[in-house]
Amino acid sequence: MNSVIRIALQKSGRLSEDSYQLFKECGIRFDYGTGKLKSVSSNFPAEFLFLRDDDIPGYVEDGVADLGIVGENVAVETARNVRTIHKMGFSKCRLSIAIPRGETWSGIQQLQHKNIATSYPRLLGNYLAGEGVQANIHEISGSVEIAPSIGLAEAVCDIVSSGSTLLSNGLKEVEVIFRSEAILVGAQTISDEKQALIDKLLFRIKAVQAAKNNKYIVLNAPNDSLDKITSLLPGMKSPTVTPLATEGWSSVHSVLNENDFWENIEAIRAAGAQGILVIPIEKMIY
Ligand SMILES: Nc1ncnc2c1ncn2[C@@H]1O[C@H](COP(=O)(O)OP(=O)(O)OP(=O)(O)O)[C@@H](O)[C@H]1O
Ligand SMILES: O=P(O)(O)OC[C@H]1O[C@H](OP(=O)(O)OP(=O)(O)O)[C@H](O)[C@@H]1O
Ligand SMILES: [Mg+2]
Repeated sequence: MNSVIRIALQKSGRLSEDSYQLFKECGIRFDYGTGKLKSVSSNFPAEFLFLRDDDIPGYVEDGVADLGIVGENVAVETARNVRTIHKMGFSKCRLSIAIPRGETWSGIQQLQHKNIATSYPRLLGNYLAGEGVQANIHEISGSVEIAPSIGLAEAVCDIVSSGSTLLSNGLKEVEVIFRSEAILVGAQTISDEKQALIDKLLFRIKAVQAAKNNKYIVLNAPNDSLDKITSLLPGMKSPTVTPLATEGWSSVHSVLNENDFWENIEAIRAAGAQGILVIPIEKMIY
C-alpha cells in the first residue's frame, strides 16, 4: 500500500506563513490560500488540512491527521494525547499575566480572589494553583486585552510577543507563566510506512533549520595566523584551506553558527583575516 501522511496546518494566523514557507523550503509543493481546506502535494506523499489551530491537537489525537503544527501553548492547553516530534523555531511567544499600566505590582498574591480574563484557563489555573492563588478565571476566546478597560477583569493572561498589543491597551506584563514556540505534533501510534515518511520529512526540516542557523564563510588569511583562524572556524568537520596565488596567503572556507557569528568574526579579523565573505546556506546536511 502506498501511504500518504496527513498534515494539519493553521489555515490563517500566526503559524501559517512560517509553516507554508518551511514546506516550500523542504521542496514539498501544495496549493494553499485558495479557500480550499484540503490540498494534496504534487511531489511528496502528503495531504494538507487547513484548520483552526485549537482543533489541530484533537485531529491528531483522533488520527484524522498524522501530524500537525501548533503552538506549545495550544498543545498544553488542549491536553490532547499527542507527542511532540520536533520544535520548529518560529512563532516564539510567551503567555503572560498583565495588569493596567497605572497599577503597582506586588506579586502574584495580589490576584487572590480577583477576576482574570484568558483564553488559556488550564495553563493559568495550573499556574495559580502552584502559587496557591485562588482567582476567578473568565474564559474568553479572543481580544482578551480589552477585559480590564470594560470592567470584565482586573488582569488578563494572554500571548505576548513584541508587547505592542498590551501597550496599546494600557496594560503591562507582570508575570510570564509559559514560553512557547511552534511544534510538530504527531499521533502516539503510527504505522511503519507512515513513520518512514515522517523520518523523510524530518530529515528535510532539520537540513533547512541547520542552514538557517549557519553561514558559509570565505576569507583570506596570512599563513602565519592560519592556526589561530582555523581554530575559530571549526566548520562541519574542519575548514578547507587552499593557497592563494599571492605568496604567504591562504583562502579559508568554513561554516559558522549564527549565534557565535559576531563574536567570532571580530576575533577572526583581529587575527589578520581579510576579504571576509559571508554567504547564506540553502540546505545543510550533517
Ligand atoms: N504575536 C505573536 N507572536 C508570535 N507567535 C504568536 C503570537 N500570537 C500567537 N502566537 C502563536 O501562534 C499561535 C496561533 O496564534 P493566532 O493568533 O493565529 O491564533 P488564533 O487567533 O487562535 O487562530 P485560529 O483562527 O487558527 O484559531 C498561538 O497559539 C501562539 O503559539
Ligand atoms: O505582543 P504582540 O506582538 O502585540 O502580540 C500579541 C498578540 O498577538 C496575538 O494576537 P493576534 O494579533 O494574532 O490576533 P488574534 O487575537 O486575532 O489571534 C495574541 O493573542 C496577542 O493579542
Ligand atoms: Mg485559535
